[in-house]
Amino acid sequence: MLRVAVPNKGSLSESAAAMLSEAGYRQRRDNRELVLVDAENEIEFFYLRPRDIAVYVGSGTLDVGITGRDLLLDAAVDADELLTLGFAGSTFHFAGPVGDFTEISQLAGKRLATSYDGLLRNYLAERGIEAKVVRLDGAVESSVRLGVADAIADVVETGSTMRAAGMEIFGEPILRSEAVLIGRSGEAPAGLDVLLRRLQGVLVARQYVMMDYDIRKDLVEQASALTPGLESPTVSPLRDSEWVAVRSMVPKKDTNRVMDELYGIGARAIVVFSIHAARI
Ligand SMILES: Nc1ncnc2c1ncn2[C@@H]1O[C@H](COP(=O)(O)OP(=O)(O)OP(=O)(O)O)[C@@H](O)[C@H]1O
Ligand SMILES: O=P(O)(O)OC[C@H]1O[C@H](OP(=O)(O)OP(=O)(O)O)[C@H](O)[C@@H]1O
Ligand SMILES: [Mg+2]
Repeated sequence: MLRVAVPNKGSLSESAAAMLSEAGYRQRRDNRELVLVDAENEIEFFYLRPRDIAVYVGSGTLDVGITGRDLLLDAAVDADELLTLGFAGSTFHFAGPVGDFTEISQLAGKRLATSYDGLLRNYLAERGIEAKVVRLDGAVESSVRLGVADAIADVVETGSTMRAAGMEIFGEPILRSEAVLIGRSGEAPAGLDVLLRRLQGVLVARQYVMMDYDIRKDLVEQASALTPGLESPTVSPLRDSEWVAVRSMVPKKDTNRVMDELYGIGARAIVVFSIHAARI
């Protein structure tokens, strides 16, 4: 049975469980459940702290897990990203009190608070910056005001927590993170291929729509350039032999632009459907 680690709390947990449900797996109903066996799909889910998931997967105790890229790198374990999952996007940034810092060279000799000390130490070492790292569990934005640090390195999504604390980001982003499926490189436990295909199917269903339209035969090449699909659009004959029907997958974010452009070159009866599930 494939053994999968799933975040039990925090920003990753709800979206991770939703994605697994959408992929056809049973998920726990009660937040206190620690383990759930989905016998029909030969898979077992272990609900763990997101920070610990890299440790379990890195040690080989569990086969794969869902966590954040930042947490994986912070743990510095023997595990790799197998698939990016498209949620819990965030950026890891340096920040300081408004007006105090403009570039990272100014951090030399300073006290830096963070929850990601492994990640931060590596970043500083690679750039030859010597600073004191203060490891905190959370609410890192308050550390400067409370006097335990001069600057921080923390997760920023909308930036509102940072602003509320009177801090501003400076320097290049340290890391762009999102939720990832992790596993041990070179190992392919039984059932992993199915899990990967199912999760990829969810990503496709979320990121694409199905578009149908009718177009004059002589314009098919021009229209296909706008809707190339994943492999190639389906072109079907219509009763009126001058016209054809075209069906193609289109990135969801481009839907309205593509419809406008198709209409502009003469396509009609343009209809868009959502995709419920897919295997690519
Ligand atoms: N506001 C946020 N927006 C998006 N992703 C976030 C946010 N906060 C944390 N993350 C991401 O979630 C993961 C951290 O998981 P963790 O469980 O520590 O989240 P958390 O929401 O901070 O939980 P906790 O309530 O325990 O602090 C990291 O990958 C991080 O990049
Ligand atoms: O840019 P924003 O949209 O404001 O989000 C970023 C904040 O969200 C997370 O905090 P969380 O609520 O998890 O609290 P924590 O600091 O105690 O982990 C993160 O650590 C930042 O503080
Ligand atoms: Mg947090």
